[in-house]
Amino acid sequence: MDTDEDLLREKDLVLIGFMGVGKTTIGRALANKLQWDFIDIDEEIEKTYSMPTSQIFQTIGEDAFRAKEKDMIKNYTGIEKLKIISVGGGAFLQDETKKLCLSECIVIFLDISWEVWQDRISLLVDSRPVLQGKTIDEMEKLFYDRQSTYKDHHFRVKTDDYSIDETADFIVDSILKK
Ligand SMILES: Nc1ncnc2c1ncn2[C@@H]1O[C@H](COP(=O)(O)OP(=O)(O)OP(=O)(O)O)[C@@H](O)[C@H]1O
Ligand SMILES: O=C(O)C1=C[C@@H](O)[C@@H](O)[C@H](O)C1
Ligand SMILES: [Mg+2]
Repeated sequence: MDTDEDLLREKDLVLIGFMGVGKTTIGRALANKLQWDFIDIDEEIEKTYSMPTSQIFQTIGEDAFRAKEKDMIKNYTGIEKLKIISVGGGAFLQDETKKLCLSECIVIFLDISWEVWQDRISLLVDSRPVLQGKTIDEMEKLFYDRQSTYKDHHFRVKTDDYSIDETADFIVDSILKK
């Protein structure tokens, strides 16, 4: 098990990337390996409103969700204990959030190809409001349009050929210890 002393990088880690790339699942695995705290911003917002994201979008709307997302990220990056923060797939659409994370944290872009992502659609569509009602072509357009949102980061990790555990191990060994 890695102790904090073994790790050369001592800032919160922020995971970014398209919805379904694995920010939540890989983030949780990473936090377990490091024995760091794990915060999933979508889950924190869901707890605040006591409803799933799709319902939040329906009842208070996307703008209010985005405002809460921005505040939540600002609050969590201010806390001292080292942690992994998984942000929502749209969090970096907000410039203020992007700048804050890039200056205060280590930002890791989890990068998945469209080809591999397509196989996960059935896992995602019910719980991701921005996918609901979209055709496959519209999802593909959103996927490629969103790539520019993730272009500012400290490290990019390609996930296509790796399991959740392998990706988490790679981040510990190749990024945190370098
Ligand atoms: N190799 C893999 N790496 C990561 N996730 C994988 C992998 N293979 C399958 N999955 C599955 O893909 C899904 C990834 O979803 P997850 O909720 O972690 O994505 P996310 O990036 O947090 O999405 P969102 O931005 O919507 O919160 C999970 O159901 C996970 O089990
Ligand atoms: O990419 C997006 O816009 C989103 C991704 C999810 O993580 C959630 O934050 C929400 O479903 C919106
Ligand atoms: Mg997530």
